[in-house]
Amino acid sequence: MAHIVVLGAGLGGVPMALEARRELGRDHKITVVSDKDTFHFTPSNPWVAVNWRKAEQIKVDLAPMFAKKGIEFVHAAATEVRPEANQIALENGETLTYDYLVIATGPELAFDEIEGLGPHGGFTQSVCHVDHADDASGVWDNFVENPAPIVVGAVQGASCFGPAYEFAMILETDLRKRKIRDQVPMTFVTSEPYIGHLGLDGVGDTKGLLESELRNRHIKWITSARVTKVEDGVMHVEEVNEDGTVKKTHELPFGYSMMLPAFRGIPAVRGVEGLVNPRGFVLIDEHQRNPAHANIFSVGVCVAIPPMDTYAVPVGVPKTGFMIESMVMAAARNIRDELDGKEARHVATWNAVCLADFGDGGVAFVAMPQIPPRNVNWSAEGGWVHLGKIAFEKYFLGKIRSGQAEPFYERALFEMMGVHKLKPDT
Ligand SMILES: Cc1cc2nc3c(=O)[nH]c(=O)nc-3n(C[C@H](O)[C@H](O)[C@H](O)COP(=O)(O)OP(=O)(O)OC[C@H]3O[C@@H](n4cnc5c(N)ncnc54)[C@H](O)[C@@H]3O)c2cc1C
Repeated sequence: MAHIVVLGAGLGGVPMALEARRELGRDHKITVVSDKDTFHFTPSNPWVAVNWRKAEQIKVDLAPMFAKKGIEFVHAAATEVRPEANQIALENGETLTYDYLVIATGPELAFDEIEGLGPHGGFTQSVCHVDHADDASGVWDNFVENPAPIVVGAVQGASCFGPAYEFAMILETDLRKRKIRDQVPMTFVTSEPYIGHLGLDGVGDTKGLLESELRNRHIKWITSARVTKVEDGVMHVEEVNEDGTVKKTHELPFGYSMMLPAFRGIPAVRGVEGLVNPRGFVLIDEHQRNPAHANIFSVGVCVAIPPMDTYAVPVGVPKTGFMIESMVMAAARNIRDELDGKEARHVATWNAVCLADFGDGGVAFVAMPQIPPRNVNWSAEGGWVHLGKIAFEKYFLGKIRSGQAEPFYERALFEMMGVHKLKPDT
């Protein structure tokens, strides 16, 4: 009996454990290790930050759900991954030994790379974690009593731009509903070379759609922006030319700010020889497997993907939910094949399929493959996107609560769309 350990219980780790259980049956032991005892649906964090959701509504208790599926759950942070010994050291002093390890820890948020950035000791809010969003909701309650300028966006090296746009539009919608929008100048600050780039060199006409959305909502923007420091109520920004010289400096006053940070790998894997790149992202081959340690797989935001291009201000590539689902499917099937004595052959299709909610509308896009030129390069907007995102939230949380791996109709749809490029079993 092999022991498969999944490290992390987010959008990658939980489906990974459930999918592995389905692929492997009850013949093998599966353990999930997470520093949190709940799953939370990250895409809903912006709604929590404006009190459209309570944090508890988007959380799922992991231990009882995993118990029903015969999956062991260890609630402890990993402090060190030791590939040579096939072991993980835990914060509680224990050590876990694995035959296969799937790293699904998401990112560490690199707020400390910019002075004054972030919610702990800094001056900006965060929606990256449900606990941050929960804290931000109290700050928002105070802010709407004392309206002032808002600065929202994503800093240099960030890779997750969709949520920055979503949050800007959601704040704007909330202010309009409260009839205080006229008292709040808003600026969108982003490291992207142009609005709608999204780390993907745009998808369909995201440039046009998002520029028009920002213009319609009277949100000014600064692109190719490098945040140099944040002080209490002032953001210092350099607008950078293509050749790297500074075009203009800005001192932006704010009463409320949320800036997406750059990501890096978590400390438990950073610096482990052969396992990670210099920023601590896990190196993988086309089968989601680490080239140096063949029994380690990785899925989700913690995997290393090179940036699309070199820009004067660094811009990363996003790793979105559909892409993560496809990584999970490939990893689960490859582990099963290896346990059956076959070669790993399943490959994730790195497509971006996204619903970006704007509170009362939104933009949807499909990029297949993620890196251009593409076979499908489509974007559209409308009120249906907001409703679609609410429906998806309910569907996904229901799936996790009942411990369901990907149901047959979702799998059939994804295979039809080419989201899972799964080779037939031989
Ligand atoms: C605000 C926001 C909104 C987003 N919205 C969308 C969207 O609408 N659509 C979309 O497709 N994508 C979206 N994304 C992108 C992506 O889908 C999410 O970031 C997703 O949560 C990534 O899943 P993950 O499993 O890789 O990481 P996470 O969800 O971050 O999960 C990582 C897990 O590892 C655990 N962990 C971390 N360190 C340790 C440790 N040392 N020991 C044990 N456990 C550990 C964490 O507690 C967590 O359980 C969004 C991202 C953000 C930040």
